[in-house]
Amino acid sequence: MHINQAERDALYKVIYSRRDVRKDFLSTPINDDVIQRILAAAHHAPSVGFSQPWDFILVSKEQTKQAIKQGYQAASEESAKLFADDKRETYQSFKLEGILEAPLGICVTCDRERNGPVVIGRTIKPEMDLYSTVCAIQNMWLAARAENLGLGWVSIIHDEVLRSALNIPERLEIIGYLCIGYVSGFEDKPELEQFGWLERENLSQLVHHEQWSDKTK
Ligand SMILES: Cc1cc2c(cc1C)N(C[C@H](O)[C@H](O)[C@H](O)COP(=O)(O)O)c1[nH]c(=O)[nH]c(=O)c1N2
Repeated sequence: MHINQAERDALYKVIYSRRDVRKDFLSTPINDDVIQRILAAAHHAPSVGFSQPWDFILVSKEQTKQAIKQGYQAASEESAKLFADDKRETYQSFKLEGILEAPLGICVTCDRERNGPVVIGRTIKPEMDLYSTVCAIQNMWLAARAENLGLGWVSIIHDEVLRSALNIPERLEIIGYLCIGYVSGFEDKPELEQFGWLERENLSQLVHHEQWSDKTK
């Protein structure tokens, strides 16, 4: 199947306008068919040996979200202590989750034993199943953007909090908790870039030809 120019433009538009979204969520419900489309996009991600190690836990109950939010708050306070004094206040001013505001949460897990124990492509690097699950999340992130849904990844939560709130068995690895919903708008740039936390690296510094070379010199 040939991809024409308009389709190519649309793909790049989605890639460049995708944002990590934690604010400006609207309470507008997400129709089931839209949720199914973004989940199907995730499910069509590449996976090592076609192992498809992912599961998706959909969270919409207020009580469950509250438990997760409490876990976030505790973890965020713990994280704040790790920053140097001058950066701590800035860190604390950031809004790093949209757990309660987003109508839908999705926890993505990885079953490290699915289609195992010997999976093509995972024999030498066992972590490939984790990377496969991240590919699924990226597909969902892009599909969500194409549906004009904001998606934010919240990783400032201890696994035990999600395990207990969502009844996740010990054998599953927790890969990410995502907040999803329609939003009033998308920022042009990452917020951390806008706020001067970090700049986008210069791509040419990261591209090496034939061999890795230390470009920081
Ligand atoms: C694995 C992983 C985990 C997290 C993130 C991303 C990824 C890939 N990001 C979002 C991150 O800050 C964001 O992607 C970058 O700042 C770039 O911004 P855009 O995604 O381009 O808007 C993120 N953001 C946040 O506010 N709280 C969080 O806990 C996390 N965790």
